[in-house]
Amino acid sequence: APGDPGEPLEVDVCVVGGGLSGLTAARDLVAAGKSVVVLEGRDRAGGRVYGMTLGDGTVTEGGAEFIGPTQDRIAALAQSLGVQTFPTYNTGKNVYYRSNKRSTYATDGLLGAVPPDWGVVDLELAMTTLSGMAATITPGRPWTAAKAEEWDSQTFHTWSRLNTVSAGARFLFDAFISSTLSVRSKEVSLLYVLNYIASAGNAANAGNIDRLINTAGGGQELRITGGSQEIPLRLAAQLGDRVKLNTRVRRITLDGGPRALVESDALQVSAKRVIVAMSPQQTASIEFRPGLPASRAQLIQRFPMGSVAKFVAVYPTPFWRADGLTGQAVADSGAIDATFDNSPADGSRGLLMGFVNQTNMRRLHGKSDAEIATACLASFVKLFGAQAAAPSHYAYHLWDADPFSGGGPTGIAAPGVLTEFGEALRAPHALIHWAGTETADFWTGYMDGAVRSGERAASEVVALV
Ligand SMILES: Cc1cc2nc3c(=O)[nH]c(=O)nc-3n(C[C@H](O)[C@H](O)[C@H](O)COP(=O)(O)OP(=O)(O)OC[C@H]3O[C@@H](n4cnc5c(N)ncnc54)[C@H](O)[C@@H]3O)c2cc1C
Repeated sequence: APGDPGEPLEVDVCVVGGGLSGLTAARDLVAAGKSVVVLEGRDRAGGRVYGMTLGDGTVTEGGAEFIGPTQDRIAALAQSLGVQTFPTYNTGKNVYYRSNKRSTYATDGLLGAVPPDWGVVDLELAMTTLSGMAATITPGRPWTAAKAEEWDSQTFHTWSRLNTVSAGARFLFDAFISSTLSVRSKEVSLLYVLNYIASAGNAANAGNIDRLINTAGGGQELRITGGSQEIPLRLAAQLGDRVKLNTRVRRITLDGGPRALVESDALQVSAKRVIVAMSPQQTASIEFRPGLPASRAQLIQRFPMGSVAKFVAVYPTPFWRADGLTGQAVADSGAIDATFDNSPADGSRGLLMGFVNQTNMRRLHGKSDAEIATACLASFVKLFGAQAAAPSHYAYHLWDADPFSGGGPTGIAAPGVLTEFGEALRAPHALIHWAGTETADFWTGYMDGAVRSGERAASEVVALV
């Protein structure tokens, strides 16, 4: 039968990866009348968009969660699927924990979401410089900037130390990188960060730092009713049996003829074009025959994922709200680096979410469930008080340990990578095209970027098949 070993399933386009980018590409191609199959290695669609189930049956985001202004493509997709949004809980003060001192601050002042640490003037001046540099970047093509070589020859850490003097500003710059990319600032190229800032917008609105980091007016402004996983799950349901789960792709063979052969654990597909829709790093899990062009083969050795986990605890009520707190915090110590209020829209239960970033994620890996819970709840207690000690349930997801993601939230580039290998991010290779949020022009690293990349990849192949 078609699909059996020896007799491949024949389609116009084979999409590899059933995350938002792959599902979006498939939707557009089906709409254009093409025959499509989506091969997904996991037992669920959605990839880095994942609904974790807590012990009481509550489903909450274990991966991507927030959307915000200028993220028009994810917003349009959500709307087309009948998925609603609601504002992230943002009433009251944020908690700031640094050098063993806990303080709270309002986010509606001049500094917005930036904590009023010593050194904020220093920070604001450097941020202005940074914004000016980011304004010279073409989103998604940072290697074309006039100063690309200079900026891609240093880490963000190097630049931030040269352009600030205070410990407070330096900590806040590191917290900016930690909370957006989940890496240390010494791991990432300045040029990469400038592109990330430039990409936090759309064709009509240039990207900026505030939109990246803010809750009100920024990328964390809205949540998805019922959880973000509703978007990929509904999209996959619309695509029906075109989406094959538990179908990890092992090899893609090009023989110089008009079709590619895609071999997976479950079936083989013969397609006129293939869209590989995942992070560059994840594409290295596939064998390409013959081998990829040198620049692409090198790129995928040089585009690692950040390290990240999310820990969520559930309480009878969102008790921090009664204390006048938003549930948002930034900390310089403890297992959890930052927090958000993850309660459902009606506030019927209190869910507190903690980001376990980079170094902390790696420290937790290999620990027992009890050790992980103890470490994360100790952070919650430090930030929000004793009531946080005894949730009725908790859940977490260690993305680094997830073989289909290898970390998160996105792929990053150290110095030298974007200027030497950046062109290979999107350049099609024979019958193979690349999607995934890392290839997006706007909102790279985000769900919106994933959708944009799927739309772009579909538009590349639609005329060719
Ligand atoms: C903890 C965390 C928090 C985040 N928070 C936010 C947020 O608040 N807002 C936001 O917009 N974004 C957020 N993101 C980022 C967002 O999740 C991603 O940008 C987006 O989901 C990426 O979609 P994608 O399709 O590009 O890749 P993925 O979702 O990674 O999809 C790739 C798919 O390919 C599959 N796959 C991999 N290898 C194979 C193989 N060999 N064969 C077959 N299938 C394979 C994977 O299982 C996966 O389903 C977060 C991510 C994480 C991890």
